[in-house]
Amino acid sequence: MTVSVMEETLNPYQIAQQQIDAAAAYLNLPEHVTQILKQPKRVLSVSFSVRMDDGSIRVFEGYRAQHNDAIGPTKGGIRFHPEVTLDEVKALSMWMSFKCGVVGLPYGGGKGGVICDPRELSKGELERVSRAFMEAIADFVGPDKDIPAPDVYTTPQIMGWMMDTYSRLKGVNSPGVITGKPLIIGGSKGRNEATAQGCVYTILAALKDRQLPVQNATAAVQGFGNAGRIAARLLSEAGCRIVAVSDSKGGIYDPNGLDIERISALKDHSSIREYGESFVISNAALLELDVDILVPAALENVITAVNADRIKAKIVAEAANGPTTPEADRVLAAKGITVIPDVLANAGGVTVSYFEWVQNLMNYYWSEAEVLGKLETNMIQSYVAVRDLAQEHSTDLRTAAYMISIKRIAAAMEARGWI
Ligand SMILES: NC(=O)C1=CN([C@@H]2O[C@H](COP(=O)(O)OP(=O)(O)OC[C@H]3O[C@@H](n4cnc5c(N)ncnc54)[C@H](OP(=O)(O)O)[C@@H]3O)[C@@H](O)[C@H]2O)C=CC1
Ligand SMILES: O=C(O)CCC(=O)C(=O)O
Repeated sequence: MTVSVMEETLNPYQIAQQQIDAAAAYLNLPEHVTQILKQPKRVLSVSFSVRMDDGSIRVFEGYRAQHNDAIGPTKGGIRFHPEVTLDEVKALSMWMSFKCGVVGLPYGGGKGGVICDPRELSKGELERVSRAFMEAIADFVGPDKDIPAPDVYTTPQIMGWMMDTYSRLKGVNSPGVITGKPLIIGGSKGRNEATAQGCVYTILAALKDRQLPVQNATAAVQGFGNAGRIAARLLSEAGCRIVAVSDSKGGIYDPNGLDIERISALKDHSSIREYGESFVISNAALLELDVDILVPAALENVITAVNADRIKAKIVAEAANGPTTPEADRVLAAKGITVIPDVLANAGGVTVSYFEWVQNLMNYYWSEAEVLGKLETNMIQSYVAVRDLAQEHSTDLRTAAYMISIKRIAAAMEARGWI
């Protein structure tokens, strides 16, 4: 298939709008409904100052976008990354709405970001940035309003600092304001693994649908953080052969299979590339490996019109948000590649965040088995609903997932009298 590279946009906000149009075309919706969905309802842009360890003052910029709150409060992570942009945060908030919709959570979508590189901050500086950002957005978020969570380069510890800042400002302990917290202050068992675990549930279901055996199925995983590292471990435990993994500095590849436990230990103490010079591979080459399963688990726009034709995986499971552009989606579909879209594949994270929030509101906590049992049921039911709708309309899984969510959000907007 020939695709004009010149025409392809890599702006995530425009991409999210294109995806809405693609699904809306099947739904016969009034124009004003898509118009509402194609932009966030509210966006907050903040700047705040932080004293650095050397005594200087640095000014940071951050955003929080709330896409749609017809179904319930908005929900979604906070990203700390040097390349955060307002359009990226807006797109991520839109994807959160469709994610919550497809797995049936009583939330709309939200997302936040701070332009910073936490890898260059000391622990003290990171804490001051985290607390200052929460202070700047405190009136915009809340347990019944907008509930943040972790995303790229944010951690349970950061969620803990943010929850503490919010609670101090409001004068009441408010664990429900944020999820992904450390267990001791109201985190949920299973939240740390939830994104990867949910993704693996959908991969196992897709392998079954494609009549591919799990044992020895080959997998390449891009990104070795919360989503990628745990997905590699869980896939390996399920019997798959992980042949390649990577982080921001590059990857390693062994067609005979990698020792994920050893790589994890290397990552904690030095670098995954210490696995061996001869195994080193670039992030770009990892994506093009001839594997059964490819898991992009890092950032957006890694599968584009430029490389889509060279993707050889049978299943692409989007643990990351927005790794595949619409042009690339068309190429992958034409090649018969199953793309499990981000809004479904990585919805395990927000699903267990929802469980965490419910536990916080009840002040009653569940066992890990209970959390994972509910997660598996929800992920599989959602996967089946998306797959069946895609088959019914002869479309791809992303469009079907959006159709399910858009219908739910439109019904909520109608029930509230907004449309
Ligand atoms: N955490 C969650 O609950 C959820 C996360 N997601 C999505 O999953 C993706 C990853 O998030 P998460 O795992 O939480 O983030 P983490 O911060 O835990 O990990 C990010 C990983 O991506 C790597 N990375 C960064 N830049 C690049 C790059 N250019 N090429 C290759 N790898 C890179 C990082 O490398 P290094 O280690 O070298 O820094 C790190 O290993 C994001 O798209 C996020 O939105 C989706 C749903 C929920
Ligand atoms: O856990 C959450 O609330 C949201 C996680 C997230 O940011 C995402 O799913 O992209």
